[in-house]
Amino acid sequence: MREQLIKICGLSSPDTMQAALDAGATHVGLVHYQPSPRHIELPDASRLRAMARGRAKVVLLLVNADIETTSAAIEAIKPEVIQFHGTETPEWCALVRKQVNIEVWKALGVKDKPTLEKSARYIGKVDRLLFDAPATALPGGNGTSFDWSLLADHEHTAAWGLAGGLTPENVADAIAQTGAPLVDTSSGVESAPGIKDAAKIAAFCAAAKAG
Ligand SMILES: O=C(O)c1ccccc1N[C@@H]1O[C@H](COP(=O)(O)O)[C@@H](O)[C@H]1O
Repeated sequence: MREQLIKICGLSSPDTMQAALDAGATHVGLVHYQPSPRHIELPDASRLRAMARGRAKVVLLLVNADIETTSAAIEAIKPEVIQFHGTETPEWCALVRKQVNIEVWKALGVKDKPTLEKSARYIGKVDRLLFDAPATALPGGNGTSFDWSLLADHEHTAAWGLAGGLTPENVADAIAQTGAPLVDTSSGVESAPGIKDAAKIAAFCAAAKAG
C-alpha cells in the first residue's frame, strides 16, 4: 500500500511544528513571503527546521522571490523541498533545481481544463506539481478549493499533489475523488489566519491517512 503524503504548511511556532510532526505529517511547510499572515523570518524558520530534521521533509515556500532572497532562504533553512507558489516560469524552476540539488515543486492555480493542461510546461523541470485553487487575495493560502472533478480524467505524467481549501472534514473525500498522492493544507488547520490549531492538524492527518 502506498504511503499517503501529507503536508502541513504555514507553520510558524514550535508548538504547532511539534503538533504536525507528532500527527505524522510527511512534509512541513515554512512560508517566507512578507504579505502572508504565515510569513516567517529566517532565524525562526531555521529553528523550526531543526525540529523537523529526520522526521518530516521541510518545504520552503516562496512567491516570485528574487535570487538574493531565494539564496538566503535556502542557505538559512536548508529545506528538502522548495515550493514556488507565484508566477515562476518553468525555466526559473529548472535553473534553481539545477543549482541547489533539492526537490522543486511548482504550485499552479486550476481554473479549468486549459489551465490544467498548461501544467505540462513544467514537466521535466520540477519534481512535483501542486494543483491549487486560482490565486485571489494571495497567490495561495486562501482556503478555497477548485473543482476536483477537473482532475478526474487528467492523465498525470509527473508526481503531483492537491492543495486549496482542504480541511479535516473534506480531505478524505478529496483523496477518494482525485487519488491525490499528496495533500497539502494551511488555512484548513487554523483557528484564524496564520494561527495553527494543534487539534485540527491532528484531525487532518488522521483523516488523510484513513482516506
Ligand atoms: O499560506 C499562505 O499564506 C500562502 C501564501 C502565498 C502562497 C501560498 C500560500 N499557501 C499555500 O497555498 C496552498 C493552499 O492553502 P490553503 O490550504 O487553501 O490555505 C498551500 O500549498 C499553502 O501552503
